[in-house]
Amino acid sequence: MLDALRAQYPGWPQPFTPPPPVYKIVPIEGTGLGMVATEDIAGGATIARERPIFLMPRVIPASPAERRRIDDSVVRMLHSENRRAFYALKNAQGNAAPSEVRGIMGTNSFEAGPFPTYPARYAGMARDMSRANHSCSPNATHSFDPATLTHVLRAFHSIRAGEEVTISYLSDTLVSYEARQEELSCGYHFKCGCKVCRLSGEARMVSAISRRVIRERTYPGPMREDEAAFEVWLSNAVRRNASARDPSKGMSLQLPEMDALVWASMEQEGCYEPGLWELVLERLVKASAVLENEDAVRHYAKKAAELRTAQSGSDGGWYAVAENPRQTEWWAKRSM
Ligand SMILES: C[S@@+](CC[C@H](N)C(=O)[O-])C[C@H]1O[C@@H](n2cnc3c(N)ncnc32)[C@H](O)[C@@H]1O
Repeated sequence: MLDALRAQYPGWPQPFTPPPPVYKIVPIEGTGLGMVATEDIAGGATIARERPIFLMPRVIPASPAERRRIDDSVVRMLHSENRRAFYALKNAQGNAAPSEVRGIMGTNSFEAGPFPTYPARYAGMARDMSRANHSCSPNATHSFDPATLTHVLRAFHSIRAGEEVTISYLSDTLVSYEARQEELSCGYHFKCGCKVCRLSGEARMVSAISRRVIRERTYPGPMREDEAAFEVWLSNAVRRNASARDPSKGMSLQLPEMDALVWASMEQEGCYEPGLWELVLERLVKASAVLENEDAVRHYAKKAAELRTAQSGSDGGWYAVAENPRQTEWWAKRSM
C-alpha cells in the first residue's frame, strides 16, 4: 500500500501547512469539551487540518483477545506526546467497550482513506478535531486527504465567531428524531440536544417532513422526475420568452418548484445530501441564468462553490460561474 501511495502522490506523505487557528477547544455545557470559532469563518473555508494521532484498520481479522493486544501495542508504540493526546480524548463508551483503547477509538475516530489498492476502511483520531461535537444540523464536515495524510475540517457555510463548530456523527442525518437518537445513544452514549433535536410540536414535525422531502428526492425515480420537470420548465421558459419577460402580462416565471423546495429544505435542516445538492443547485443556477437573474445565479453558484469546497477541497468551477453569471451558456437562453 505504501508503494501505491508513493506512486500516486510523489513525495508521499506530502508536506502540509496547518492553517492559522480559527478555533479554540473549550468546555461546552452538557457535552464536555467542544470546538468554538474564534473568528468568522467563510463557507468552504478550512477550519482545521491535522495528521491523525494514529491510523488503524476498522476491522482486523483477530480474536477479541488478539485485537486487544494489537490495539494496546499500537498505542504503546506512539510518541509519548501523541500517547498523552490519545488518552486525553473522551471515552464515552466506558465499560461498554472491550478496552479503554477501543472506547476512545469508538468515541473519537474519523473515517480515513480510501488508500490506493487497499480496500480496508481505516479509522483515525485527531487531537483537536476529535473534540468537535455532533449536531443533526452541522455547520462543518470532515474529509480525509490521503496525499498529505491529514484529516480536514471545512465549513459548510459561514460560521460566526463564538459559534460552536459541529459535525454529524450519524450515518444518515435524514432519518427521524427517534432513529437519530438511537444511533447516537448506541454508538456514542449521549442524548442529542442540538437545535434540531430541541424542537418540539409543529416545528419538529416540519423538520421531519423537510428531511423526508430531501430523502425522497435521492431515490432514482424522483431524481429522474426532477430532471424531466426541469426540461419541461426550460421549454416553457423558452416558449414564453417575450411575455415571460414582461411582468405586466402576468407571465413571470418562477424557479422550478421542486428544486426550490428541496434546496430550501436542505438549507433549513443543514442537510446537504451528497449526490443531490449539486444536481439541485445546478438546475437552480441554470434556471436563474435563463431568467437572467444575475443575483440569483451568483447566490446559488456561491452556495455550490462553498459546499463543493467543504466536501472535496475544490470548488469545481462554481466560483467562476458566481463571478460571471452572464458568461454561462444558459444566460439568456430564452431569447436565443
Ligand atoms: C468525539 S467526542 C466530542 C468531544 C467531547 N465533547 C469531549 O469532551 O472530548 C464525542 C462525545 O462528546 C459528547 N457529545 C458530542 N456531541 C454531543 C451532543 N450534541 N450532545 C451531547 N453530548 C455530545 C458525547 O459524550 C460524545 O460521546
